[in-house]
Amino acid sequence: MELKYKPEELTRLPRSVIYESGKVKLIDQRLLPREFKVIELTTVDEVARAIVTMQVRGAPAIGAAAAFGLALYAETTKAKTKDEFMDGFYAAYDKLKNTRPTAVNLFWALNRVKKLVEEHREDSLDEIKHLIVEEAQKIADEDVEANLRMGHYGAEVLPEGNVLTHCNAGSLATVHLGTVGAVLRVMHKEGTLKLLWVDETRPVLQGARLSAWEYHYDGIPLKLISDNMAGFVMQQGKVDAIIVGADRIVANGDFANKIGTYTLAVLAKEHGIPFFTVAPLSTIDMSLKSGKEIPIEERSKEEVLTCGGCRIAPDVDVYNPAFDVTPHKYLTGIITDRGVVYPPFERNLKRLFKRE
Ligand SMILES: CSC[C@@H](O)[C@@H](O)C(=O)COP(=O)(O)O
Repeated sequence: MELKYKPEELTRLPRSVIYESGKVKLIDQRLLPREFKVIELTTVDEVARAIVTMQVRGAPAIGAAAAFGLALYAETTKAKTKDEFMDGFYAAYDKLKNTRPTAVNLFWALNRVKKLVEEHREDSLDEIKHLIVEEAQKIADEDVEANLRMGHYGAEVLPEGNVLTHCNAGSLATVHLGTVGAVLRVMHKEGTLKLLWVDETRPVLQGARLSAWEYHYDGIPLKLISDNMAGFVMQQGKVDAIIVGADRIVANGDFANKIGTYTLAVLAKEHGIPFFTVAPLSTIDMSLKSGKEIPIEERSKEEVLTCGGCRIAPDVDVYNPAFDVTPHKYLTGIITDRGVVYPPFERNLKRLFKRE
């Protein structure tokens, strides 16, 4: 695949998560669109809290932030012996792992660093620390490369016209560019994206607050709609394709993504609209057979009882699943950094992982 564009030709945004000499720096996604602020985290606790409170969110961004959390531990720990260091390392690993359960990139990134550390147990403490920082940086850099590839693959298969997206799988949700964000940006560059429909994505409004902000910032023509308008817009023939991100894709192609994705997928089928998910291999969990096995995070009732900081409902009971699972039968294809996977997903995903 020829990569026509470089990241800096596709977005004006900086990286969302970076690591610099003992500090994890990230764009605080809770403040957008009111304020663009880069915060600096200096402890593992702060990184874990930032993931839980969604100052950093989006599957690949969470993975990179967690890996950088381990780098932060490695560079700031006062442990003198290797045993002490390893105890602290496992404590940091556990703390970061117990933040959010659904996006598999978190576990993928943490386990990648942990495996490397365990393979190098006999090395000197300084060497192990260096390896951790280097690996975390590699995870972040590879995410940007994967997004760039997905952007080019996706733009080749999406029809020209109007595209609808849900939640934020843009640059903010990754290290840079986005998964869906990269596809949209390449399409925009090529002139094949006429209009982007952005679902506001209640309850946390990642569509309204983050997608609308970042795509508008990059000059992509868009219209914001509330979630309950999507079906009508499809019925009116104003949507040519739907692309969403993923938090975990399993072996049969079922996938978890932001709550509301399943509704869109069913509506897309009814209206004959192609429906794609876009995700790097780090989002694919081949250890789970079907979507029924994906742990779904439930978040606080406050997210539903309030909107933009204002209370909008009486203090009643609430059910707040942060994600839903879309069965693979609704998917047209999965755009990955190794190419586009079509049905039968079970066979073709297996083949994707066998390919070197
Ligand atoms: C490239 S991000 C893909 C997904 O992580 C995204 O669509 C999503 O569901 C994010 O959920 P969030 O709860 O905002 O972390």
